[in-house]
Amino acid sequence: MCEGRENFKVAVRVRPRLPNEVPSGFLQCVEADLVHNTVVANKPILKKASSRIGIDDFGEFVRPEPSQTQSFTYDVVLGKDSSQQDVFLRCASDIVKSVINGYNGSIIASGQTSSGKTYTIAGTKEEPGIIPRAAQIIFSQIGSYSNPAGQYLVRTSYLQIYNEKISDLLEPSRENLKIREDGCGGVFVETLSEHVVRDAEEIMALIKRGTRLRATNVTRMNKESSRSHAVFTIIIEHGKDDGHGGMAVTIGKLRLVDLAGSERLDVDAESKLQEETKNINVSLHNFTKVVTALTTPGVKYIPYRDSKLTRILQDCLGGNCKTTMIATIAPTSECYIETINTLKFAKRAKNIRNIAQVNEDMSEKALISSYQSEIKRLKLQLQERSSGTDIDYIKLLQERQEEQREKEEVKTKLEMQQKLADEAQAEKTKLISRIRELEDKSLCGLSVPGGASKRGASW
Ligand SMILES: Nc1ncnc2c1ncn2[C@@H]1O[C@H](COP(=O)(O)OP(=O)(O)OP(=O)(O)O)[C@@H](O)[C@H]1O
Repeated sequence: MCEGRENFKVAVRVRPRLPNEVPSGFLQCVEADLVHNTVVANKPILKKASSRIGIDDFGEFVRPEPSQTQSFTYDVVLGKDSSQQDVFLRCASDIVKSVINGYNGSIIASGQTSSGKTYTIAGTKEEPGIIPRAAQIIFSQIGSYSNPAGQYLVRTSYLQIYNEKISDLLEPSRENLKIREDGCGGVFVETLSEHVVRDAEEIMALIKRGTRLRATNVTRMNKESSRSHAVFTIIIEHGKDDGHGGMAVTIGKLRLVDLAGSERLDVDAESKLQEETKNINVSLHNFTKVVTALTTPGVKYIPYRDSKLTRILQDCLGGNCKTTMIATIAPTSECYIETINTLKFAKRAKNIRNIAQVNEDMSEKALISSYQSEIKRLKLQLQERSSGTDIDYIKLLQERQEEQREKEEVKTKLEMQQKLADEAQAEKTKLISRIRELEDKSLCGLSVPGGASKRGASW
């Protein structure tokens, strides 16, 4: 069992300015110090008085006084030049390896809209994120299903929580799914589909399929903003010979979570977008409440049940799981208020303590065990069938031989009869021709020795 700080880590990733942000003249209001894992936030000061901080105000900011900077330290800090591979190695790789060994693990990306959560968790085709890298590592480590170290079975599911309703991103007809208690202190999503996968490509195909269904919308900040929380789960079952003719099974569960982004309500936006934003903010508020309760000394009641998101992520937050929360931030002055909120939230989350233990003795819950019993049953059936086929075959062979023998006997008999018939026919033909010959001779008036001819006698 691993206890304490090391099971809940907090990373902050500061994304680079996007092409549309660079020419605007927005000052970069955060600096990432990768050596000391520190982020420094500089409060933007408007040179001229202005009613709002926004895109129209670019170029109006000046550098803040030192008193207006705040510094935050985390377990990991990643900056604008950090590659997707750096992020994977520093935030995810150890967790993925632990999951292969039977632990629960989770990587949760949270932060303001357009700060880089989806980029971090899923990435792009050119710059793959944590999910495709995790898939590669998993399958390269477990090698094949009949690895000498035992057998592995990998299954996945993909859900979204949109407007406080859970839907299955891999079975679109399954909507408004319910969360149920599993009787062991955990929860599960009823009728959520699970898909067995055999390689990283199959995982990517499922991700592609599910992500197409994920709710997105065009917002002020992001032309493809995720409007739902998405949870992609990879379950790794590992079965080994237990030395007593059975199978010892561990089950590791990896949850990769891309939260919807927090944002200020845009009162000019259409009502659907406003409704989505309100729901996102309520659900993120509940997420914050759980983190606050977990990190406030003396608080016993943790309000997991206040939202579907926190109920589903209960294990990851203060439970049996190795978690890394990656708080993503946008670097520009326009986002300063949200950035400070994210940095403070991430600092608080650093105090969460998880206890992680290997999920052993899981053979009853494991699909691999039921597959094993099914394979055993089918093999037995096949054996019975095979021995049944041998008996039938011998019998069939004997019957065939008998039939063949009878056929040959009949054939010989028929040939004999035919021969006799032919001989009789030949004899008959011979007799007929002899009679005709004799009759012809009679008609020609052949004198009968010692008397008158018959014809002559009649004249
Ligand atoms: N580290 C990065 N390097 C390069 N581009 C990035 C980085 N992070 C994010 N981006 C780009 O920034 C834009 C917004 O990122 P992304 O969609 O991941 O944000 P998000 O936090 O998931 O937003 P939302 O909450 O609205 O869904 C995208 O165009 C993405 O490609």
